[in-house]
Amino acid sequence: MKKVEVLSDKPALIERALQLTIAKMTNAIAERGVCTIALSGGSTPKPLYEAIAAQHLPWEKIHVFWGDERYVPPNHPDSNQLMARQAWLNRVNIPGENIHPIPTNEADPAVAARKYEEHLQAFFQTSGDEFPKFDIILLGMGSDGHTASLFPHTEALKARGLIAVGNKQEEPRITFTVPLINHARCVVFVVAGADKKAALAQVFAPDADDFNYPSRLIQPQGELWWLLDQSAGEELQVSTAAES
Ligand SMILES: O=C1O[C@H](COP(=O)(O)O)[C@@H](O)[C@H](O)[C@H]1O
Repeated sequence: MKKVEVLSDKPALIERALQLTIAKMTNAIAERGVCTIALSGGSTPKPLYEAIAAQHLPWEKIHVFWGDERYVPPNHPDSNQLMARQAWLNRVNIPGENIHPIPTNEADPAVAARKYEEHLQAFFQTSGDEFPKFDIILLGMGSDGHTASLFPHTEALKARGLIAVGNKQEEPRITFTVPLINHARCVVFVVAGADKKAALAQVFAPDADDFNYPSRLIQPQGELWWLLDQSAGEELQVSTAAES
C-alpha cells in the first residue's frame, strides 16, 4: 500500500506526520502492547519530534531506535541521536532502556554496525535470515534522493544484512539496510522543501535508476506513506485526501 499526500506547507506537513505517527503508535500498542519506532535525522523531523514530546503517550511502551546515524559522538551537533533527545526524548518520561541509539564509539564503524545489528536481533528475538519488523520507520529524503544513510551508488545499497556502513563521500555513517526498512509494518517519508522536487520526480518516475535515487528502493511489505509539503510535491499528481 503506497499513499502520497501533499500538504499545503511545512506546518501542515508536520501536523499530518504527527497525526499519522500517533495513530500508528497507538495501534501498535493496542495490538502488540509495545511500539517500535525508528527515527530519521536531518533537519526536517525536528518539529515533528517536538510535537510528539507534547503528547500524552504511554512512554514505557515505546521503544525508540534510529534508522541512521552520523559517525560522531552522541553530544556532537551533527548527531541524529542528540537532535532527537533534545527535541523529544529528554522532554518526556521515557525509560532509558527504551532508547536504543546507534553506537559510534568503536574505532571501526563496521564493528559499531555489527553491534547494532546484534542489539536489534536480541531485542526483536530474531536470528539468521529473519528480519525485525518495526512498527514505524520514519524516513527523510535528501536532495540527491538518498534516504537514511543510503547514498547513490554506494555499497550500502546492496547490503543484505540489517545494518550497514553508509558513506557520504568520505564520511562514514551507520544505516538501516534496504531489506530491514522493507520489512517494516509502516514506513513514513516526511519530505519538505523545493530542493527535493527534482529528486522526487525521479523517485516517482516509472523507469529511473534505483541506484541513482536510493529512495526508490524503499518498497515495504507494510504501508508506505509519502508526506510532502507543497514546495517539494507540487509537481506530483497525487490525491490530498487524509486517512490513517
Ligand atoms: O543526512 C540525512 O539526511 C536525510 C534528509 O535530511 P533533511 O535535512 O533533508 O531532512 C535524513 O533523512 C537522514 O536521516 C540524515 O542522516
